[in-house]
Amino acid sequence: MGTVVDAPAVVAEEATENTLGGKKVTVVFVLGGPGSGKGTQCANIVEHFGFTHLSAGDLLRAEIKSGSENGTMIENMIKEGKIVPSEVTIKLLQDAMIKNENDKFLIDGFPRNEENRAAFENVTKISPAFVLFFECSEEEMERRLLGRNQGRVDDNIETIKKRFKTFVESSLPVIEYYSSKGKVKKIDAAKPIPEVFEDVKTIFSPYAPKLLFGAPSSGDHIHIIYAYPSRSSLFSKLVGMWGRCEPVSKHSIRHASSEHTGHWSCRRAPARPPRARRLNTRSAHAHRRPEKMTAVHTLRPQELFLPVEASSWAVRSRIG
Ligand SMILES: Nc1ncnc2c1ncn2[C@@H]1O[C@H](COP(=O)(O)OP(=O)(O)O)[C@@H](O)[C@H]1O
Ligand SMILES: O=c1ccn([C@@H]2O[C@H](COP(=O)(O)OP(=O)(O)O)[C@@H](O)[C@H]2O)c(=O)[nH]1
Repeated sequence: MGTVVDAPAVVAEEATENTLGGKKVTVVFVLGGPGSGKGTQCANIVEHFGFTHLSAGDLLRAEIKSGSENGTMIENMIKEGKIVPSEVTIKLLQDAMIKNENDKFLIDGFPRNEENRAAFENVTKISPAFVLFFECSEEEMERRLLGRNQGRVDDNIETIKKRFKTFVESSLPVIEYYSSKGKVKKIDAAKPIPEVFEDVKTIFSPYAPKLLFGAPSSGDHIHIIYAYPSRSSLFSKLVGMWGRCEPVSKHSIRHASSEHTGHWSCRRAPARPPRARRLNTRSAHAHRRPEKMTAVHTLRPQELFLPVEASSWAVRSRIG
């Protein structure tokens, strides 16, 4: 008698390339019923963790406005609370990710059914780092949607009921799928907005910017050393804190694993000229460029590795 040899387990192939247009990307799917607070919390995540927010619904509404040939079809689907064909939504999401120089994306309100999910993974070869799932009762979601006041064609009681049905029948199975893979992070979304964000923050803490050193130097200069998952998002953060800020030099940018480490010297740019005077991009840019670079703060080794969160650092250094 021959020995019984276990057949190798057939493991479902998972999309793991996670590259798009030559860059490695991190994708988080943000799911939950209509009105559960996905968009609201995504705005907070963008602000604190440097992700780019891509709302599938917003992309579809922009497509309607653009007068695209799919516009009427999309509008009718939205009015009926139905799910737009995958190829349309995936194309919009894929284009938006390629166009954007960030490498971390929150995909909000997608995938909405199993077909959306499988098609996205097949076409893009991207699988999400995890799925953030906002759990909320229909009663509370209905109250929120009826009070949203954004003039949306689908925020009326008749369409809301249809959207709830679609969510239960088609979208919950997607959450179950990712749950079986241990990828779902569930949030109690019925709590007030700041409390929900506290829970979200805990989940996103691995993506928090680690500003290793930040010191205001003479004048309106600042010198920073940072370890941040993405340079572009750190720069957006500085722009956010300073109003306008231009990098005037950059040194020793080192790419270490998934992080970029290095230091930049930035200074506040002068105010923009009034709109009418900005005749072309070139002259506007010339106007904004600081006249000359002054000496930047010199870092001593003991000044390094002072762990400060970018947000608290803004308060500490009284810049912003
Ligand atoms: N935790 C919350 N408590 C109360 N109202 C909320 C909460 N989160 C969001 N809202 C409000 O509910 C409405 C729907 O939120 P939104 O973020 O647009 O939901 P979604 O993107 O899931 O459809 C908005 O008017 C928003 O201000
Ligand atoms: O991937 C998507 C995302 C949205 N929609 C359509 O757009 C509507 C609004 O979606 P959105 O996420 O903007 O709003 P929410 O349902 O969270 O309020 C949905 O009901 C669908 O009709 C879709 O078909 N596919």
